[in-house]
Amino acid sequence: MTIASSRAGAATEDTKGGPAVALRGVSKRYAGENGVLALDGITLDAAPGEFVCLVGASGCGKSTLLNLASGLDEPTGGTVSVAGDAAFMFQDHALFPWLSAVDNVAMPLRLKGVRKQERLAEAREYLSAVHLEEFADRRPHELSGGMRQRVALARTLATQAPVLLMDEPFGALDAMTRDLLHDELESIWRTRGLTVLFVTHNVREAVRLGDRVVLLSSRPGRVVAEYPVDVPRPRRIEDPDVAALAGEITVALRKEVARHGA
Ligand SMILES: Nc1ncnc2c1ncn2[C@@H]1O[C@H](COP(=O)(O)OP(=O)(O)OP(=O)(O)O)[C@@H](O)[C@H]1O
Repeated sequence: MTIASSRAGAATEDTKGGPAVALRGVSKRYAGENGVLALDGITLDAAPGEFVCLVGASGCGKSTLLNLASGLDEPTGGTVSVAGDAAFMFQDHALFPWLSAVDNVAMPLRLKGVRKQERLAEAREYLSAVHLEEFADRRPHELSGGMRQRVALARTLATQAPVLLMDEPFGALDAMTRDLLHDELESIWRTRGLTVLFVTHNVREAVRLGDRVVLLSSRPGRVVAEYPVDVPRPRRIEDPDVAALAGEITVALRKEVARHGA
């Protein structure tokens, strides 16, 4: 996947003064004889600067929802609006293996036509935001899994998109590394005033990071419940308040899984 195609396309429009992301009655039925109804009437807003986490059983349409928000795919019903550009970050870092960390991060700037000296200087700044300035010249295979995800995060930031769409970005990392990346993402989100839609299977991670956790049902995906997270920041994943709310959401998630046999 190229960076260009990972950024918002047709779905992007200016929604000044309104939500950063607005899904109104959004449905998605995939084509084909037995076309799956992946999403059914999803209405969901993310305010500018809000961190919204999406949880749900496997196959409930979380990735479909992010694809629609990014403009990579189109809904079959309802409307999707995003104020400004949206940038995608996946569990698979999708870095170019033949490019150094700094060249990977500079790629979105290169695609925008930013001159070499300028884009490399900027890319180094994004790398330092994720504490990787000393690894700028390494190629992806010379970095740990956590470092590669940091490079991917820096590259996502380099798109300068105000909206980040994150599809289980830390799902493959060990708990310790994930903890560090939670701290870094939270600090970047806060200092840059980003709006984040963050998909995860990990309910604790959702409560650790989110201002709000949205629970989706499976097949078709619908919004079952929304949980504002009132636990003050900074939070730790092992905080009792995080665990308590995560427990409550997990009970509701289990009910959904049982209901749909997913
Ligand atoms: N391109 C496609 N063509 C047909 N069906 C699809 C396509 N993409 C997804 N689906 C179906 O749509 C439903 C939702 O898929 P999606 O990947 O959005 O769910 P998810 O919640 O992200 O899943 P997971 O948690 O397992 O990653 C699934 O039943 C899936 O099989």
